[in-house]
Amino acid sequence: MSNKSILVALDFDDKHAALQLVDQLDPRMCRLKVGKEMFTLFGPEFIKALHERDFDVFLDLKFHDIPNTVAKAVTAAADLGVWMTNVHASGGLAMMQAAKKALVPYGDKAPILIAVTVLTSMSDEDLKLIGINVPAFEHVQRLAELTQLAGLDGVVCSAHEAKVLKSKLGKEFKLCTPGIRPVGADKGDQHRIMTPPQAVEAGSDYLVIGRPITKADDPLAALKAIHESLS
Ligand SMILES: O=C(O)c1cc(=O)[nH]c(=O)n1[C@@H]1O[C@H](COP(=O)(O)O)[C@@H](O)[C@H]1O
Repeated sequence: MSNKSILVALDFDDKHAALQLVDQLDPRMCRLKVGKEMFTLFGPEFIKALHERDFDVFLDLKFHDIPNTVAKAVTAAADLGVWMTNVHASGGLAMMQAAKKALVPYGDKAPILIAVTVLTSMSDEDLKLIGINVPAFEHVQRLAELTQLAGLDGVVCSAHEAKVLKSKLGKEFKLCTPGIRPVGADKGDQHRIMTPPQAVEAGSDYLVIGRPITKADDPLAALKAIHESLS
């Protein structure tokens, strides 16, 4: 696993607090994930501020719309020069294919494109309420297979699903896993967690880690400790 496989989730409502944290981190030791809250508040300018500091950015906006709209949104993300972006696999095969096709003109400058399967906050009961009568684990596999069929680079899933997905879909298909907690870290609202070494052992390619780093007294030390646990 490369040094930059840890994706630090920036979930802040204050740009200055976020940049203060970012300035304590090292772009050779992690990448940054910007989601809906920060992008809605601070927009492309915030992404530029992170790029100016040499960080690769995962723009986590989880697009889910008609194929034409998602293709245009993904094009806009590519124009921002982000390293990775994502869509919801539930948007369907045609939507994912349109998103992938939109990135063809960018060649090797295109962002990595992955799809969210089932959010780690969704239970089997929640799925039933939206008409999905199979266990979450089965639905994740179905959506991951569809994502691969559409030609995307990988999926967001729980580390608990990584082992099966890796063996079914191959080592080139990237698995990006939130819900990661170093030993002793506060679980917060995450339920199904794994430690960084467990997640890597299960087959995760990218570990999304937020509060255990962003809320640490010394964020760089927390990041380094995670790297050490993986070496
Ligand atoms: O897409 C995500 O990043 C995501 C998907 C998911 O199923 N579960 C999940 O927790 N996340 C995100 O992963 C990050 C986890 O942050 P911490 O719980 O603070 O480590 C947050 O930014 C979540 O929004």
